[in-house]
Amino acid sequence: MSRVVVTGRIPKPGLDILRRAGHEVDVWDSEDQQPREQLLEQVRGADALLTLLTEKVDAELLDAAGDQLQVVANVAVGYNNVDVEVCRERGVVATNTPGVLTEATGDIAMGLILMATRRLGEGERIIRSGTPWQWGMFYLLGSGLQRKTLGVVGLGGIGAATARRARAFGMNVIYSSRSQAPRDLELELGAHRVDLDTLLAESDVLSLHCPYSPATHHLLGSEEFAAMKPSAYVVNTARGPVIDEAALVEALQSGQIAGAGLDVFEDEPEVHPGLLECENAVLVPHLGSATIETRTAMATLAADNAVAVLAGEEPPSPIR
Ligand SMILES: NC(=O)C1=CN([C@@H]2O[C@H](COP(=O)(O)OP(=O)(O)OC[C@H]3O[C@@H](n4cnc5c(N)ncnc54)[C@H](O)[C@@H]3O)[C@@H](O)[C@H]2O)C=CC1
Ligand SMILES: O=C(O)C(=O)COP(=O)(O)O
Repeated sequence: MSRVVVTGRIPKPGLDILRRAGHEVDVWDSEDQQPREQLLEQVRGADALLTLLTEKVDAELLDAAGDQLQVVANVAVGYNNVDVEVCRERGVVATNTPGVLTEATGDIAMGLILMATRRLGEGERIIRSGTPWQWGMFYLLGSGLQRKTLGVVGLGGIGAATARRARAFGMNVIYSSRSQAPRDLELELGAHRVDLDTLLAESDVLSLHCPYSPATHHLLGSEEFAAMKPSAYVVNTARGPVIDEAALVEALQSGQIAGAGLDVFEDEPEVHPGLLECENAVLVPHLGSATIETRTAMATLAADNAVAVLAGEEPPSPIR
């Protein structure tokens, strides 16, 4: 029997997998993040950790767990919270949950595109505030999507899922990415790869789907916003710090770009106060993977990863 520590509340089917495999499961059973000091206590003696993306998995946490630790199973596809190098040095296998949240996050990206371009958040706020309104020929006009260009940064799983949705709304797709997408995918989407400068200049909607890393820190800042069309929108369902949030506020306030839709924030859960003032920003609280089905699939995949490593087997989704 191994000791598995789960650092936050996860759907029960994930816990069932761990228990059925005969492991002792210790869950911090709360939606609130556990204080760090307490977490360092909780992980002591763990053979496996199931970690949420709000947990920093670093040398300190691995030290607190001890030498018997075999696996860190992150319950998220993004693993910028995990120091993968430190795990590797210590022979701890690190895993994530790719694939299972692709469609749910693509839905949220498309939702943000529609909300931002059609001013749905503004409309909602007007009705809820009791402000008088009536239908008008020029009232709350937005921007249509047909024949417009979606620029995808990072045409991986979620980028492709978003592009498929955008195609169904009549958009053309271009992308920039670290690597060339498979030819089949390019053909399916009618998409071709361009450099970031071209993507900035040509996109009517720019949607971020790259991982967060030193290479993508502040990928979009004042220079990039200045290079975009004033009629363009930016959508971020990747990670907050891919955008320089202060520069985004300036670009939204000065009319350098038309609007933004954000699911993630630079200093989450803090939101730049300037953004709250921007009527042309749609702000939602990191809901990309927030469906019952997806969160359950993330929990079960993370549990499968942990159970496999503890059994001496290859896990379904190691971080390579
Ligand atoms: N808002 C939310 O709730 C969610 C956010 N995410 C975020 O979305 C990201 C993408 O997820 P997936 O599509 O599943 O990953 P993926 O690995 O399938 O795709 C990532 C793509 O980004 C490209 N890329 C890597 N480095 C790049 C760089 N420096 N510049 C441009 N492109 C680069 C890769 O070539 C790949 O095509 C995750 O890393 C995570 O941070 C993921 C799930 C939910
Ligand atoms: O898997 C990821 O990268 C996520 O962002 C997970 O999304 P969540 O915070 O669980 O909605």
